[in-house]
Amino acid sequence: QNAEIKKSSSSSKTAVKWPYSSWDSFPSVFLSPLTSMEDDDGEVSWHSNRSLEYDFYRDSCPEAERIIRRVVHELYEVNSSVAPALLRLVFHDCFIEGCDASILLDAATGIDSEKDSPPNKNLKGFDIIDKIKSEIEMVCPGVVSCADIVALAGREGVVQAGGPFYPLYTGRRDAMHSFRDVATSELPSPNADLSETLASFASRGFDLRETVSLLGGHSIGVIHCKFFQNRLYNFGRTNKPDPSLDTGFLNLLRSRCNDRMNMAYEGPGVDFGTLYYRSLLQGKGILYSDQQLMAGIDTGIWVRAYASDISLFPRDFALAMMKLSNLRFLTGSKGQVRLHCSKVA
Ligand code: HEM
Ligand SMILES: [Ca+2]
Repeated sequence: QNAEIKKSSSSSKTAVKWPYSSWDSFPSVFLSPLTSMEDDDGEVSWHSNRSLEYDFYRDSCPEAERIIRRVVHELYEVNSSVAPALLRLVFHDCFIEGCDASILLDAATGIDSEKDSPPNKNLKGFDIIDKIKSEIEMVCPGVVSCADIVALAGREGVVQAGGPFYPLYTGRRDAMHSFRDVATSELPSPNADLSETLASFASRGFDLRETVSLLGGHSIGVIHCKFFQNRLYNFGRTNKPDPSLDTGFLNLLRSRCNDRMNMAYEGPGVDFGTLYYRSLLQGKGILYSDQQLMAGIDTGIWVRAYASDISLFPRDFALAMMKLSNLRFLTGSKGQVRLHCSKVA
């Protein structure tokens, strides 16, 4: 049994409203104990069979979660781009060998850094994690893992940007390795078609609905032109633009990119999510892989649902983010707690 949240069973029985603003208001129905994966081969057991806990640092570092919330809040007030940066970090960490801060390690002897993998080239937010870590180290040295900081800071970023709060257990430990080649081959591509994207998420245990909701992460942040340049003039060697692009939007993207400006997603706000799905309905998805959600009947149904029902997306997104943040993790005596997030201790 993987560490996942039973979504359909719990959500159908309770009429819940989202967003919750904190742990206190979160219904206990979602807090069934997490059971982490058993070692099935008894060999490469980088995950342990111990699970995460509610408020793991309650005795060892009771200030930890408050510090994370404060730092993210303070930085967000100065520059709202911290929110998308932190959210994307969670995705890129947890998707590759679990939520183990493998994404944070710098290249070193014996470390093939994931930062050097092409899909991670534009990743941001490492400085934010370092800042949080150093503030926490001043209060309780050597206690709080970088993996927990990534997951919790990502959550705070979502909340700051107007997205839903979701509760997270803690106690993840940090990997001693980084997985550059795995990241290169297994992070999804912006040029992937729908079946490839669905297969990629299915390989991590996400069903179609969860995949559509996770892509709502693209409600915030910036996207560089190079990731959709091929859609503008010569799509699939046709010498024509991507036919799934709305014409007016195509012209907008062309002019922005000619002026060497990048495309911003909708930006933060009360409508976290809704506008992203509405733009897909209008053929205004920026990435090919985003727009592909409209290429399937089933995925299109969820896009429509999220575009029209403003309370459905926050709920589904919160549950999918909980699942992403618990995808796999190291606990117990596996891994370590790093002193600096970019180096093995
Ligand atoms: C098919 C899956 C996905 C693909 C192909 C993909 C690809 C990309 C690409 C190419 C960018 C632009 C990076 C840049 O220009 O610097 C981006 C940005 C971003 N992605 Fe994704 N992504 C995927 C799924 C997700 C998921 C599941 C999340 C989170 C739940 C996410 C969160 C973000 C965020 C927040 C940004 C903006 C980052 C920033 O502005 O700092 N992405 N993604
Ligand atoms: Ca990882």
